[in-house]
Amino acid sequence: MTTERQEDFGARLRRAIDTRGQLCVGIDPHASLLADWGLGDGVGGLERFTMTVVEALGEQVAVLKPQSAFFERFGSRGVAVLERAVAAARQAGALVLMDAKRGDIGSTMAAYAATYLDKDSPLFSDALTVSPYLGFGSLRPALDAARISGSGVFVLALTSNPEGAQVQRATAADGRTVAQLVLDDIRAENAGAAPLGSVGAVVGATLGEAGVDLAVNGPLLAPGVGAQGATPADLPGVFGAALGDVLPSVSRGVLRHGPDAAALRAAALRYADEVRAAVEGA
Ligand SMILES: O=C(O)c1cc(=O)[nH]c(=O)n1[C@@H]1O[C@H](COP(=O)(O)O)[C@@H](O)[C@H]1O
Repeated sequence: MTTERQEDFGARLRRAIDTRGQLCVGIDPHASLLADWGLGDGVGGLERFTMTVVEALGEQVAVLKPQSAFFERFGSRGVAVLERAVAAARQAGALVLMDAKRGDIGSTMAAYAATYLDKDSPLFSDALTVSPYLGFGSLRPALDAARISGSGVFVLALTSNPEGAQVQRATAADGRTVAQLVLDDIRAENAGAAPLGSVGAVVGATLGEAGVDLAVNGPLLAPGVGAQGATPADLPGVFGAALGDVLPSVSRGVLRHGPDAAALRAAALRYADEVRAAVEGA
């Protein structure tokens, strides 16, 4: 085991985007996708599905984002598949963003941080999605752990689902929206970081127009492309000047092309090309 601290997540992500393109593919083994792939709805099917995606895309895309719930649903054996997927994806050179959307009071948050952001944990990932809706300060243990291990944290700001606006567009006591408060806290965490901070924001590609200041000096994860209806061509309208820091994320839009590895790679390549065209044309 090496004791050397890895380079900061923001720097590693910037390099991955420069060499592999601006795309994250989500690994969401829905029961319906397992069936479509001709696999059983059990741990064997889960493992086959997951490893097919990792082997097809681990050397191609910048980031792979496993959604933890689809693994937890199978109990400890599903989590064991998740552990193997994280290791295999990192081995292939992809950055792993664990999508678990953790958020709890600070002392419990420390346990989540130890699970995903401590380099000696079996589920250690390059970054983790977290929810700030117990207060941004409750995330401190995760922010500190990420800083120590050189990993990243993506904080939900404006989510892709229509229900999110009820909370995230609400106006706080000082007149800012709740989402803007979160984004401002993220900016403060990333102050002085170069080439890119390691604290990201999650901002849905489905929003049409963000209506907030997205200059947080960190990556902007943009889920909602594909199955939720957004396209790469929508990205300039949502992200404007922050477009270069956006990491569009597609799960079902790519996964539905499996189980053929070449078809999965071609689908991811098409999305990456469309994203590049949208960014360069903006
Ligand atoms: O944090 C996320 O990844 C996320 C945030 C958000 O605002 N919306 C959103 O859809 N996601 C996740 O992104 C993935 C979207 O999947 P597809 O709709 O199949 O591309 C799912 O795993 C969601 O849980």
